[in-house]
Amino acid sequence: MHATGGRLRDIAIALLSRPDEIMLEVGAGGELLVARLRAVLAAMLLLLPLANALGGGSVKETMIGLGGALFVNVFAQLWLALARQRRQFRWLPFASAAFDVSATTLVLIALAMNHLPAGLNSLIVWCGYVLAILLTALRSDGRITLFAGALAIVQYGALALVVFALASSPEQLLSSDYGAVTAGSQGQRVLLLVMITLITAMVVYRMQRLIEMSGTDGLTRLPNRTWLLHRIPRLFESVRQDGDSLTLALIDVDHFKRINDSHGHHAGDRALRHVVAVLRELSEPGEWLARIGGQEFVLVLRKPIGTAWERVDAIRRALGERPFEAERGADAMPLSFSAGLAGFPQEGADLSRLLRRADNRLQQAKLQGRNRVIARDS
Ligand SMILES: Nc1nc2c(ncn2[C@@H]2O[C@H](COP(=O)(O)OP(=O)(O)OP(=O)(O)O)[C@@H](O)[C@H]2O)c(=O)[nH]1
Repeated sequence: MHATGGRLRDIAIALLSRPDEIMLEVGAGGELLVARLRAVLAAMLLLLPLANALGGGSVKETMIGLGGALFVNVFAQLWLALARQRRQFRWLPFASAAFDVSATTLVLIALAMNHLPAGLNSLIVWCGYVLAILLTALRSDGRITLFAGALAIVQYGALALVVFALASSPEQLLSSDYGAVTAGSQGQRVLLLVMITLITAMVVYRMQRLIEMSGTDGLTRLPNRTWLLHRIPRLFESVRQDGDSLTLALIDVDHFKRINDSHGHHAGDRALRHVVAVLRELSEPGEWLARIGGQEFVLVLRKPIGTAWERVDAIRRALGERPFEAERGADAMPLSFSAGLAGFPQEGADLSRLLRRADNRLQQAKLQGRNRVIARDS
């Protein structure tokens, strides 16, 4: 019971927190997808007043329908244009989700003004809330789902209270087309909105965990290459804006195959974890460490290449002083790594160029006898 409470609290915290960079990137793609879908659906709405006119509907109804459809189309194009500016506006997913929910409420209000029971019992229009909440799952941000759900519940609850207050007699809440509006059925609808919000929030939570897993290396729990690929462009941008320098160190454990060959793969795995523990312990806050291949790691330091060389070389020496015990009782074996460094922006303006430069220097370090850090071409 206690464990379940703790788990639920963790889920709530995860859903209410600002997602990390990768999740925000994925969410921005979802926002664009929702905006495109909204634009298509809005264009289809224009057909409804046409169908109404062809079906013999009144001119007034057709004009109201046309006005509503044009209004929705203008906003749908606006949200689409903003969503194309990927992550320029932090408020965009909240604003567009609020629009989707409020557009549903506005249509229900328009229906209620014409015929009170229609405002609360139109199932088709009420489903607009369900769609608005479900679509927030594509934004991969629990805060947006909870916000949209809460907004739908508040707006629909307020509309129901106003309709009940306006009905001077129970007969006014009876309709041959829409059935009877009762407090019980309205309570059920609010409860359904709560349930749909919670289910959508759980979908977002699971998606976030899957995205997180896809960016994490299973053996060392370090971020992996995918994570680095997604995160580093923003770091480059901020370094460029601040006029700073950054150094990428490509680190490769020396003679790693020998550990596997002489002590087995399992000992090799533990050796990797040992190296990572040392790297983690000695890296400073703000430095990024990722595992990008078998025994290859990237350390990103927000420092010029000279200072970065001193730091990486100090880590290399520290690793040499902490030998690894391959088997219980066996002699501890020294581990070492070689590293090649490359500086941003001088030596490469993107990750692949920096990695190529750092890899050339890493190969030089290997050729020169390993257990060394190289920051310049010889
Ligand atoms: N145990 C274990 N071994 C791995 C893992 N990933 C890669 N390897 C092994 O690491 C070894 C790397 O060998 P090589 O590329 O020849 O490199 P090396 O022996 O470190 O030699 P140098 O890099 O030249 O110093 C291979 O035997 C891979 O099978 C892993 O996750 N666990």
